[in-house]
Amino acid sequence: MSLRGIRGATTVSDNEEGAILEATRELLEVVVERNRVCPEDIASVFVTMSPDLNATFPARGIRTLPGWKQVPLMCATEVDVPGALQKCIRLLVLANTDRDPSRIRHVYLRDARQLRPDLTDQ
Ligand SMILES: C=C(O[C@@H]1C=C(C(=O)O)C=C[C@H]1O)C(=O)O
Repeated sequence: MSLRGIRGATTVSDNEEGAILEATRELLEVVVERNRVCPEDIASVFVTMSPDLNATFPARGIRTLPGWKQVPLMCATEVDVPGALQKCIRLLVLANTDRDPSRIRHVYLRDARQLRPDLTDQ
């Protein structure tokens, strides 16, 4: 087992609590499913939101998922680069896995697919 980073990103249409929580949960669920990891394998999850999102802490969306209460979470505001993708939620999941780095599946959903076209639908 090695500790590997798995990236994810997605977008929401509004700075609204329910939308942020739902999109964060969906993104994490896809990361977990595509990489076949479970909460016990996860060392920590770091979440950022673009500066135009502040209606809630996205970590709350993760903590309410079954099995995720003990996983250390941290949220922060993404770097406010002019012209960067708006209303974007990003994840960095640190997971213990036997997967080779070349088989780690990073997940870019919705409008965030444009961030890394090289990693989309891999
Ligand atoms: C391009 C992205 O956004 C930003 C740039 C990153 C990068 O250059 O690797 C990583 C995270 C973000 O700070 C992304 O989320 O992939």
